Amino acid sequence: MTAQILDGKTLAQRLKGQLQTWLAEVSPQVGRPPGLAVIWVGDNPASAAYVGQKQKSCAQVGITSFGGQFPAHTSQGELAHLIQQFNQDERVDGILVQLPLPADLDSTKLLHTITPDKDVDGLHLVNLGKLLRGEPGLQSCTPAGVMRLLGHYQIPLAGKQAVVVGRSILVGKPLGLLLLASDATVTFAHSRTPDLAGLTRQADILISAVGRQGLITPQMVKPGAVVVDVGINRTPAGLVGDVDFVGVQAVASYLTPVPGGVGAMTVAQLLLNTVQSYGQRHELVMPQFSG
Ligand SMILES: NC(=O)C1=CN([C@@H]2O[C@H](COP(=O)(O)OP(=O)(O)OC[C@H]3O[C@@H](n4cnc5c(N)ncnc54)[C@H](OP(=O)(O)O)[C@@H]3O)[C@@H](O)[C@H]2O)C=CC1
Ligand SMILES: Nc1nc(=O)c2c([nH]1)NC[C@@H]1CN(c3ccc(C(=O)N[C@@H](CCC(=O)O)C(=O)O)cc3)C=[N+]21
Repeated sequence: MTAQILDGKTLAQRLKGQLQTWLAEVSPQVGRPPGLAVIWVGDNPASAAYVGQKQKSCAQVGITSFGGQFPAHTSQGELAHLIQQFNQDERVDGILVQLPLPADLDSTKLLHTITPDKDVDGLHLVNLGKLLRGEPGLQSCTPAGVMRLLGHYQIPLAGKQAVVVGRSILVGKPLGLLLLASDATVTFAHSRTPDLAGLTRQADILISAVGRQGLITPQMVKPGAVVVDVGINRTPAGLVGDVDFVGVQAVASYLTPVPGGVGAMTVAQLLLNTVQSYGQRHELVMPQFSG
């Protein structure tokens, strides 16, 4: 068996095309384009690729970028003040704080300074609570992007065994909740899980969101499973995921590549979340952006 590639790059490009077309029509009527503020503190390399992709994509679809890079020594108070300014700024529909922040900053406290209706990363308690309840709200871009990709390929989830490796508040936990909401039976695995391979071999849907190259080997994958690689690892040869791509491709039924899989969907979902927030602010009737 050779797994079919879940092509996040193409789907993301199509979504962006739909956003661009819609915004070209709507922005002149509203009198302004949507705005997205990204706050990047320090120079964490994990953030560099994302910030670059995001700015390029915003320009492409007609979303104005705000914010920028701030020195690592920026204080908690200065950042809170900046967020409050963006909260009040009529031109800004989305605010994203790049994680991780330098260790001396309290990231949870800062995230809660963002007004929930501009929280396009879905990390404010209000949006996390809505996710837990199954109510509509802004959802974390990577988990929402993964669900959109699986939905596009009509991958059945109800009644399936899903194993999510990784339990971060940004990716693993919300993705597990979304899979659960789609009626999968969800197990979370993490650094303290004994016999990871024994667990992952039971998964019909296997998600790896860890950040460790080569973590998921072919022996850990059930034949015919759907494998989603969220990991981003920088190597001399370029970006790679957590999954042994070539090996697992011979075992799985569907597989996401890195790059060109989940990362591309994350960026597209961020733009969608920003446009959703813009649409709600102006009470616009939103089309279904299906890609
Ligand atoms: N493609 C995309 O769009 C995105 C990609 N990423 C990438 O995804 C990866 C995960 O990101 P994020 O969730 O923020 O990372 P975190 O570092 O916050 O979380 C990593 C998780 O992996 C678990 N873990 C670590 N080592 C092992 C192991 N040996 N076996 C099983 N579980 C393990 C940790 O367990 P424990 O909780 O016990 O410590 C933790 O839950 C990173 O590579 C990141 O760069 C992130 C966001 C978006
Ligand atoms: N508050 C916050 N929210 C995040 O969602 C967040 C974050 N902080 N911190 C860093 C991680 C990492 N992340 C990526 C998203 C897209 C790509 C991406 O576009 N990847 C492309 C390739 C990029 C390239 O080639 O350089 C791809 O996989 O195809 C990468 C990484 C979001 N993160």
